[in-house]
Amino acid sequence: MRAGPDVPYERAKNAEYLVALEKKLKTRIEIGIARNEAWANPGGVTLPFSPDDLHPLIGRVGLESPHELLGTDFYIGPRRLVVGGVEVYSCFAEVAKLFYQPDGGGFEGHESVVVRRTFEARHREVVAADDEWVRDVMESPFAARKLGVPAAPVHRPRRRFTLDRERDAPTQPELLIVQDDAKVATAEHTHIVRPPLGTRSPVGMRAVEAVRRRLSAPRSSQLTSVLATLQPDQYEMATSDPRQDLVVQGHPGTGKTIIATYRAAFLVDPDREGNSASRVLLVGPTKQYVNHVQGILRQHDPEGRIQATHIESLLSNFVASKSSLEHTFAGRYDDLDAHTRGLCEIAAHKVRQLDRFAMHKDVRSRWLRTTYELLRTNGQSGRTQLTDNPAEVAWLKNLPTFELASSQRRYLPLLAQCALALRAPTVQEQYDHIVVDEAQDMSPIEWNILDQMKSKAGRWTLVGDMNQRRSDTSYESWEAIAHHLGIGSGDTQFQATTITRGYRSTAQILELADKLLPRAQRGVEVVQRDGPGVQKIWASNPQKLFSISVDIAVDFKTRYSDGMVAIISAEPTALTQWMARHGWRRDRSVHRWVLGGQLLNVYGPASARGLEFDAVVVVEPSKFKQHVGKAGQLYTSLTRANRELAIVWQKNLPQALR
Ligand SMILES: Nc1ncnc2c1ncn2[C@@H]1O[C@H](COP(=O)(O)OP(=O)(O)OP(=O)(O)O)[C@@H](O)[C@H]1O
Repeated sequence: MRAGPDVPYERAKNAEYLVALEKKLKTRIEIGIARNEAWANPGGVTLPFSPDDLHPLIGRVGLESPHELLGTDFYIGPRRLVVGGVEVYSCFAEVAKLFYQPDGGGFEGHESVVVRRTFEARHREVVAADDEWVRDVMESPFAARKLGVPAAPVHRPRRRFTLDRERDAPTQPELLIVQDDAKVATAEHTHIVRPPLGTRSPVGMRAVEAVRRRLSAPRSSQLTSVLATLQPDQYEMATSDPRQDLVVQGHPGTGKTIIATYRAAFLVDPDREGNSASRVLLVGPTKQYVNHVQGILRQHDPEGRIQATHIESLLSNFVASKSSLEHTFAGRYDDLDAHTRGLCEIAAHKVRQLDRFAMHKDVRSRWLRTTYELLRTNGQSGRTQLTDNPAEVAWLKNLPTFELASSQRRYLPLLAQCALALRAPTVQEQYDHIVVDEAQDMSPIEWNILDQMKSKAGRWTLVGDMNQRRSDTSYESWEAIAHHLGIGSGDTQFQATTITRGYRSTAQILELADKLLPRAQRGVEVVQRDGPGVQKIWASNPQKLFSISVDIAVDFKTRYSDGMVAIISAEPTALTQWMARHGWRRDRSVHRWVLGGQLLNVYGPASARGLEFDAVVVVEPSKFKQHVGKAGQLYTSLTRANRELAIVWQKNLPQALR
């Protein structure tokens, strides 16, 4: 049911909930949570609390018969509250499984659920509701609420209910309250449209129509909440046992970032069962990614327990480098090799012996330089050399001077490793859980650094796609990463969870991108089957390559005027220089270009990682770098599009895309 007679009631209930939630959160935040701004601050952002970020109610569950604690119905929201005698449970509490998982996810009593109502919200206001009926009943369990009748007699509970009864007991379990707006007649509640039973969801999905509506809505620069339409498998992963590591492999647009961000939100949720984590680090690939996920984090972390950062910022922070680094991620495997940590430790030990003063900010950079120089000169060789392993000696010999190394992205992990060897994070500075998105791109030395930032009992959540690897210096398989980090080294065997449902891109886009993959790895279950075909346009000469690309992007922008359009090129600088010559101007960032009220985004393949747009133009695909014969960069770029994709080529169209 959409925008049905119950919507005014639900809207009022939501407004009431938001007022109470703001009050509750303000009190919590005033109590305050200690923030650690010391050495191990990863250069990330914790977000200030704003009432505008409060998440509205998510949904509602109706039961066949009244339950001792749950009554005949209850709401799901971002936080637990009792509003006007009505229970709102946290979306991360055990009981929320009755909403998110058809089989109740092991929560006893799911067989008494008759209806799940999913809210659609706009600007914190409930604008529509979809009811999914599990079973036909004579009267909607939601009807009684508005009529103000006393609850039906309480049955002996048939279900186990695991909340802390004293703390969580509803304040007025017996009386159902008449709301101000409850003027809607009884008849309206009994006329809820019920879709024919047995024709509801594709296998394993819930609220399918609401998902499709969300996916066809315009994209924005930040991910928006999908809590109301979160799918059973996504919910299960995000809320899986925090004492276990989680590794998720999925093709582009299969919801990995959604799982990563909601996992972080779940870990710090004060209403979930067990102790909530007090410090969670969420590491993504780029600055744009951090901005991309902030919309969701802001709604779930008013206390600022999640630090969101990207790997370059995290490493730069250890090195105390503010300058922008030359060259992109590159380098020999040795620069990023995990064994380097040992050499850094020996060099740092020697430096500490030379200078026994307690380390403070002023000497930090001097020590870093000395440690690096000691490394570069192999302990100044002679008797004091750090290693006599010929391969390592040769590698150390080729390292550039400290000045040169400090200006290149390639040596940033090595310098950060030196800094950590000088001063490791203290227990207070470490994290209870580290969530890494685009984990396929982390190099061994970066894993070492992250590992040092995790507390001893801390756990990992890693999400990524091995097919989107963009460098040979990262590990080739999840097994290799797990081996490095010691995941699954105890009693439990390591196993990555694979997800296969594609949300972001249409079938037309995914079918084309799929051709870049080895046969065995092809095949995604697609939610959006109704997209337009992919355009492939040949530019007859090099001068026309950029003009055609920009013209198509402008046409896309006219059609997706509320959304976002991007051009992705392996040579973004050449493209933006062309645009500048043709009147386009930069707008606030290197990626945003404007002309006559039109706004286009321009990205290289590396900076587009993790982002999404309504429509994308990919320019000259043959120029996207390959590694070990795989087209990871091109594959990632083609799959940034939500609805439409155009490929413009002049020199050569890769065989797989023909
Ligand atoms: N349950 C859902 N309901 C509605 N939209 C969803 C759902 N799950 C994912 N999406 C949407 O699908 C899109 C892709 O999700 P996400 O960015 O998490 O994918 P990803 O696997 O991280 O992609 P990539 O690897 O390409 O970066 C996003 O717009 C996200 O909001």
